[in-house]
Formats: sequence, structure tokens, C-alpha cells
Amino acid sequence: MAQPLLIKICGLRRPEDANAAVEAGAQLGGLVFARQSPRHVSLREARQVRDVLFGRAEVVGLFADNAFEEVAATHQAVGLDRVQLHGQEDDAFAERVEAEIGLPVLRAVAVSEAKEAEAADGRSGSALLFDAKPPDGSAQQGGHGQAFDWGLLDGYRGERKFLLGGGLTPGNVGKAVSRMQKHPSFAGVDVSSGVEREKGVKDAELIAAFTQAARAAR
Ligand SMILES: O=C(O)c1ccccc1N[C@@H]1O[C@H](COP(=O)(O)O)[C@@H](O)[C@H]1O
Repeated sequence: MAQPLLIKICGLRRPEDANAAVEAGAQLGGLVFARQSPRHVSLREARQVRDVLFGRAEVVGLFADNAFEEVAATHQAVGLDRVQLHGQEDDAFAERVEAEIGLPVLRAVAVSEAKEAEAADGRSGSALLFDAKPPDGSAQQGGHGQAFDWGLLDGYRGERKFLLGGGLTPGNVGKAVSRMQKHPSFAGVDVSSGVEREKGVKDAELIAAFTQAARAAR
């Protein structure tokens, strides 16, 4: 029997958005500490969202080329369950987060060619997130609401669990989940832009529509 589909709602900045995510059945909520993002949260905002998620959903801290010391200090201040690395961090950085901070790493892999997905299993981290490549010249490493060609994952044979992200919406997530079912290591989906009313402000109805459509396709 298939495992329950994991759903991560990323870029939560307001307690009410975190509550909407949990009420809709998301098991992971993302806090963005990547500096260039319009969804960046202060430590104070992060703690408020964490308080809503605590014990109901995993708290995932998203970093993109932040210093190791900042990742560690953020965990100290907020209390994270998982670290998402979404920048150019190397294997050693991910291994250090797991060994010294003691949190599992979700490793983002930007995919624009099949070989990038095929090579991903060799990278360190507990799980992978396949996402679209950021547009040329963008300083922001993700969260652009852009999908990539899911066929590029056809050659991925890794056993490590992976999430699919990049441009998912209530309208296309069912198709994405159906398409990913053939991968034994497909674990779930991750969304930010597709459930927003405006950048950094989630919409409870879109979140509910997203989780329903995703689950219906499992
Ligand atoms: O959400 C952001 O602002 C962000 C900033 C920097 C790196 C990653 C970011 N988000 C991640 O990107 C994927 C895809 O986002 P979208 O759904 O296409 O908007 C998202 O799942 C987040 O994990």
C-alpha cells in the first residue's frame, strides 16, 4: 500500500496561514530564512508560526547560502525539525548540519536536465526536493512559481525519498502526483506560490484545494 502523501506548505509568515496548512492536513510547514526571499521571516515571526505548527506538523527551516552559524543559531532560537538547503551548499555543508546541529536535511536540487536528477542520489542529505531552476539572473534560488518538465525525473532511480516542487498549484498537483506514482521513492509535494493570494500571504481556500487535489490523486 502506498505511504500517505506528504504535503509541505512553504513560506509561512503568518500564524493564520500555518493554521490553515495544518487544518488542511499538511504534515510539513516551511519557514524561509533565505535572505533574498519576499517570504523571509524574522525570528519573532518564525517563533509565532512554529508555535502554531508545534506538535501538529514538522517545522522546516529553509536556507539558501546562509552561513552555517546562522543555521545553527536559527535552530537554537526557533526550534526546527528539519533544515531545507536550497542554495549552492555542498555535501560537506549538508553533512555538517546533520552531524553538528542534529537535524535531517532536505536537499533541493534544481532540475533543467535529466542528468541533474540522475546524479542527485549521490548527494548528501536525508531526502531530496526536485525543483525548477531559478530564472536567469535571479538572486532568489526558488519560490518563483515555475514548473519544470517532470519527464526529466524519469531516469531517477534513487532510493532516497523525494518531494516534488516548483510551480505546483491546486490545478496541476493532481496530475503531478499521478505522474510521480511510478517512482517508488516519491514521497510528496511542496508548494509556495501556488497557494498564495500575494507574495508571502497564503490563501486558506487555495491551501485546502491543493491538499484535496493532491490526496485525491494518490
Ligand atoms: O519560497 C521561497 O521564497 C524560496 C526562496 C528561496 C529558495 C526557495 C524558496 N522556496 C522553495 O521553492 C519551492 C518552489 O516554490 P514555488 O511553489 O514554485 O513557488 C517551494 O516548494 C519552496 O520549498
